[in-house]
Amino acid sequence: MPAQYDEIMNGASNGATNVMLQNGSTDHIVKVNNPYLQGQEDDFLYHFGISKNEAGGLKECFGDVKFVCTGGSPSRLKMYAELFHNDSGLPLSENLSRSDRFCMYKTGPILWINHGMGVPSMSIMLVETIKLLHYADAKDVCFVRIGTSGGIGVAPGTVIVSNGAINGLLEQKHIQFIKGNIVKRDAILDKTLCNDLYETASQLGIPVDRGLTLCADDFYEGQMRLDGAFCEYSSDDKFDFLRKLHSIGVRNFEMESTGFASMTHRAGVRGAIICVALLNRLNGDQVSIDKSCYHEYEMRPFRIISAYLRSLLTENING
Ligand SMILES: O=P(O)(O)O[C@H]1O[C@H](CO)[C@@H](O)[C@H]1O
Ligand SMILES: O=c1cc[nH]c(=O)[nH]1
Repeated sequence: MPAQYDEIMNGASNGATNVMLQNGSTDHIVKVNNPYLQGQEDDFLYHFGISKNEAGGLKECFGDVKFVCTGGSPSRLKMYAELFHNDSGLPLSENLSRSDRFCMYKTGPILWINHGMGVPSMSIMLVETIKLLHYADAKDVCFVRIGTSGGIGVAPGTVIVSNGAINGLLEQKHIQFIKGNIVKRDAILDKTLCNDLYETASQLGIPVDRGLTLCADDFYEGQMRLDGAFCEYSSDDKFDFLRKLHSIGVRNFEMESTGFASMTHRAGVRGAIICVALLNRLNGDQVSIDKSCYHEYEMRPFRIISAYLRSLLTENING
């Protein structure tokens, strides 16, 4: 058994990692819907370098997982895992991913995994994490994307709790191309989890707002920036579009939300997205904030999820 898995399992026996984050839900498995998986002896989760028949057993290593916290950057997610380890006192694993595509850290029942930029990258991570947790027999798992975004009509530094995710056609759907066809899937987030995270942010005094999130396929033209390599629309077109988005309740742009909302929904797990706005797109396009301000902003979604998770841990320990 590789040392890191051994360590996780030994960690699990110290009591702390056995704390359950039940979060009020019933005994829900992480669902897959693929009859071909049943006939497969083994399954190699290529982008993590982890096998279904892993020595040490996925159930022993990951069966206790209750939360998956995710965001794009590997170094940011590593930092979050380390900070949560300090905040909570839960043991911190080594990087459990054996591939350089994604990192994966475990603090008791919480996984910290990066997803890269955009839905295509994130969907690979989600598919393999969903299969991992399904094979591990994990129950009642929540997924939370904690990230950054471009705000629309909100002050920089505001954390937006998404109350829906829309694609570039302004539909609450994730669009896939399968078998030469367009397939649209409902993009559905968990209302209770979103409300809980909103309340936690308010209690912490972190500037917070709720709104729809537009999932763009790119950072520049898809978000109507005027500073890309290509721009075949006018400044007026940009502001008309941003004002239209604001009027229908959209408060930020990012690049993963519809895929995240539809895939977590299909897996039968609860999903929420909280992203800090790095800028107000009504005031500009360049993300040119200084390093310390960027750090302060990227810490806000983490402070919310950390406080929320610690409140659940305390509830479960005390009652
Ligand atoms: O939330 P994070 O990972 O920062 O991701 C956001 O930032 C990236 C673009 O800079 C996109 O992937 C967008 O969704
Ligand atoms: O403007 C922004 C900032 C972060 N992420 C985005 O996708 N857009």
